[in-house]
Amino acid sequence: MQLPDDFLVKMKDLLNEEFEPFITTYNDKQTNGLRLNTLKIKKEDFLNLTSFALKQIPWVDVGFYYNHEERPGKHPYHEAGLYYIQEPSAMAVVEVMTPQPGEKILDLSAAPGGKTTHIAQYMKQQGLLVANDIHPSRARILSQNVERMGIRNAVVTNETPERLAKRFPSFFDRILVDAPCSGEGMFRKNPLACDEWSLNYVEACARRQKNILDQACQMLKTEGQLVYSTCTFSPEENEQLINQFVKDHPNFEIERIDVYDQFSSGRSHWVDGPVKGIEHTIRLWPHHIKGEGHFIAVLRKNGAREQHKYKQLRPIKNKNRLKDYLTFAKENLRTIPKGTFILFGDDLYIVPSEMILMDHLKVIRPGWHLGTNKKNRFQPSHALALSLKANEVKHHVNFSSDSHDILAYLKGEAFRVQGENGWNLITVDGYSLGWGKLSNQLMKNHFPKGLRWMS
Ligand SMILES: C[S@@+](CC[C@H](N)C(=O)[O-])C[C@H]1O[C@@H](n2cnc3c(N)ncnc32)[C@H](O)[C@@H]1O
Repeated sequence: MQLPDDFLVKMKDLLNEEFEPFITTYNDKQTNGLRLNTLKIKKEDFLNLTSFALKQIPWVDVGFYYNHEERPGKHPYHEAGLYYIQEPSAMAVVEVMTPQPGEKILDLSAAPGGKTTHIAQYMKQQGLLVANDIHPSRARILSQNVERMGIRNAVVTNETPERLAKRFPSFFDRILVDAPCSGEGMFRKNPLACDEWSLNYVEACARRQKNILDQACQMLKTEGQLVYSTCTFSPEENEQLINQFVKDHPNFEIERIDVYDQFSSGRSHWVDGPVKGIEHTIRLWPHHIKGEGHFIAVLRKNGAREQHKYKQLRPIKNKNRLKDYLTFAKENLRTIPKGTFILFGDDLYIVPSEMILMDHLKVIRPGWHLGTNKKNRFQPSHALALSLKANEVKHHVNFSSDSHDILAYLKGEAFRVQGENGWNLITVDGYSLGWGKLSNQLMKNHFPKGLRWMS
């Protein structure tokens, strides 16, 4: 592959004798990974179920290398959200972060959602996860991935870091800035990134990253954790940026990270006047591990606790507005989901109880979407289907992943089947895929039109 000349000169100068092993990795194929979604399936259950030839990724218990030819992205299990396709090094970030159930966490530059969906697994549906992306179309894809993975406690926004910082001062326990970067670590995976790259682009990315971090740190509670990551090698976007950040914000310190012994230390000799702990940042190098290039820094905010008043959500008070939902839930679900209900137009959501007022923010998904109020009836959402297990509904129809029926369902076809009239959860090998509505043995297909398989 043709790498930019300036990039080669710079990397040779930085890496010296390490340059040869580094550059040789560009002759290898990119690495492919998938991460199991533990919100839906246990590792041992998936390994019993799947026919994919998987190999363990050493730094992620539920992460696996797969063979590209097997195309797991085109399998019904992918539609069922049993896994997320994610580059193996990218999986290290949330392993380092170790989010906890019940926390308030912000993923500030989150699309398409690799790390958001990984954070959600650690949170086990408890607490608040705000997943944001500045680009509208990318924020929509992020929202779809949150839905596919069956996440109940996420709010998806499409905002600038500045506007979020005004709304959420000192609010979050953890913030992830998986920064937009020059992407040098992904040249093997995405050769188009080479065309965009230049020395000036690296400088521009570093300026943007500084701005994002300056906003992010305002939203973090005292004692909170700020994780910064990139998929690029340039010191300007990594050690130098973090070094300057700590100099500018002396209430932040860099924490030591121990996840996997083949990860390398950040390079203190690539910065002027290294701050304490800069060597605790970590680098993932393609000549040391089976994965692409990545950088991770974990920072802790110190100092006195700040007090802020946040405007509270205004949940539905009038139970009459939940009437159709409750009728649906009693008829179709074994336990009725409860929580803080809000209506966005005719769409009913349960919002994580830790969330504050969302007015005047661009919100794509204000919580767990239950469904839509139609005239005197409630239509359950795809998000509800994908977050339910077969034993949580009264009626379900199961097909095996290699059956013709499952393909017909994913293509949007209606089908004949024996069963109970009304809403049925359609499952693949026991895992939810979407809704169907049965009437006189004909199952009307409610798999969303925009997600249907073409052929
Ligand atoms: C490296 S990608 C994030 C990948 C994502 N965290 C994941 O794991 O799937 C960086 C993201 O930053 C977003 N971005 C670009 N400019 C931004 C800005 N000024 N503030 C916040 N996010 C920005 C991009 O839209 C992009 O989706």
